[in-house]
Order: sequence, then C-alpha cells, then structure tokens
Amino acid sequence: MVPRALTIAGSDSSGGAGIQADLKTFTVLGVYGMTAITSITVQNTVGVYRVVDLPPEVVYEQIRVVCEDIGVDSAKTGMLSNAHTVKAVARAVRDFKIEKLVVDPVMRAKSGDPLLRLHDRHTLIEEIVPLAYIITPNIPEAQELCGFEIKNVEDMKEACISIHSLGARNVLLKGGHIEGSVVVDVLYDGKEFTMIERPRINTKNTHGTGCTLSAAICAFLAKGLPLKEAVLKARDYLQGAVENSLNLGKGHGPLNHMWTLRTLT
Ligand SMILES: Nc1ncnc2c1ncn2[C@@H]1O[C@H](COP(=O)(O)OP(=O)(O)OP(=O)(O)O)[C@@H](O)[C@H]1O
Ligand SMILES: Cc1ncc(CO)c(N)n1
Repeated sequence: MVPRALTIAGSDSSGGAGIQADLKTFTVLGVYGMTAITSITVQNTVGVYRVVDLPPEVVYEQIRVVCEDIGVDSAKTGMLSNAHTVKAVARAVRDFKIEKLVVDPVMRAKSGDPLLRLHDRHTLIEEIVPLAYIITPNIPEAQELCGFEIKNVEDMKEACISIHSLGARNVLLKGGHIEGSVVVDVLYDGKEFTMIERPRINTKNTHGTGCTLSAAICAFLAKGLPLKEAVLKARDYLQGAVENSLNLGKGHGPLNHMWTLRTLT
C-alpha cells in the first residue's frame, strides 16, 4: 500500500513553507499526502501580513475524517497558532492514536513574524511535546522550551536532554541559527547523540527549511524507516533542496522541492 502522511499545519500563500512545503515534500518522496489546515496566512517571501485561524473543531474534524477513512501512517504538526488549536490537535492525536508524530514547534516565520501567540507557548509544551515521537526545534524555539541560552554544540546537547525530559521521545535540535561554515543538527534519542553535519550553503533562499525537513522525516517514517535513518535521509533531501533553491521573491526565497526530479535547474 502507498505510505500515507498527514500534515497538521498552516497555509503559506507563497508556497514555500507550511502545508504547501509539506505536500510538495510528501509527493516528491513518494508518499500520499493529506492535510488538516490550522490557519491561513497571508504571506510571501518578505513577511506575514495576516493570519486567519480556523475554528479548533474544524481542525479536529479534518484529522478525524482522514484517520477514520484513509488511515495515517505518520503525521507532522507545524503552525498551531493558539492554545485552542493546540488542545484540539492534542486531543485528535490521542483519540486517533497517531504514534509516529513529528512535532515542528513553529513559533516564528523566517521573517520574524510570530506564528504562535506568546502566551500560548506553555500549552504547546504541556499538550503537544509529550505526544512527539520526534520534536524538531530550531535554536530560538529550543531556548524557549529549555529556558536557557544556546550558543554552541555543547549547549545544544544540554538542551536536547532538557527537551527530552519534557516528554518528547526523540529530539532533533537544528543548528541553522548558529553561525559557521558547517551546519550542525543534533539528534538525541534519550541515550545517544548523533551529530549531523553538512556544509552551510551561502544563500538567502531558506524560506521553509524547517517545514521541509520535518515533512521529509514524516514521509520517511510513513515508509517505515527507523527514526535515525529517516532523519538522515530527510537531511540529505533538504540539503539538495537548499543547494538548488529558487531565487524567487524579494525576501527569503523558497527551496527547490523538486530537485530530485531535475525538472527545474
Ligand atoms: N544555509 C544552510 N545550508 C544548509 N543547511 C541549512 C542552512 N540553513 C539551515 N539549514 C538546515 O535546515 C534545517 C532547518 O534549520 P533551521 O535551524 O534554519 O530551522 P528553522 O529556523 O526552523 O527554519 P524555517 O523557520 O525557515 O522553517 C536544518 O537541518 C539546518 O541544518
Ligand atoms: C504557515 C507557515 N508555517 C510555518 C512557517 C515557518 O517557516 C511559515 N513561515 N509559515
């Protein structure tokens, strides 16, 4: 049977992040993609101009009907803009027993615009983090989750331990926000650390890197790969998408999700 993955996230009108990045990633990686849209953002490569949240029960119902009808091998969460949405998603994950859940604890867009209400961050920590099979914070998000400053790889390891203790079974702490010619992501499974190092590509076109990575992990989990293998394969897919990124728009341009098909150069 074709692997089935669900993204629970916000819509990005510019097509580079959110639901759109997730569906492109699922498709190119050979996975049947489904969506539960949480918010609609009026967004381009420069900024986020407006956010309209869907009613929490509509978010819950989208998850319910696809789980009951089609079935879900793995799911990911992206933008969950407020505590009501967070709670509805947590309830659905529990009710429909979604085990392979990738949590991207989205707090801000690359432009700096907030995507989760400041006062509702604790709800994400209490309700969603403990349901995560793997959580994929960037540095600012990890700082929010663990409560201390992260400046180097040693701090990243400490942060992984702290975030693991919040109930996430695996932690992938992304190092894109720490300067250097090599980007280091740290994977922690509660016992072992794996350092994932890749050359930093010199480009401003990095809109949606986090969404794309978590969607790719979700896709490889849907295919039945073990966690570490899924993360490494997802990181390789992401590297190609950044290497071939698209110089579109006036801000942070999008990645080339289709690089594996070689239809765009
Ligand atoms: N310039 C770059 N070259 C190569 N890889 C990068 C680069 N920037 C980020 N990455 C990788 O992209 C992934 C996402 O990292 P980052 O820390 O930027 O997440 P993010 O802030 O959540 O992204 P976004 O907010 O754009 O979705 C990580 O695997 C990181 O190593
Ligand atoms: C809808 C949406 N989700 C996530 C991100 C994070 O990149 C974004 N910019 N927009």
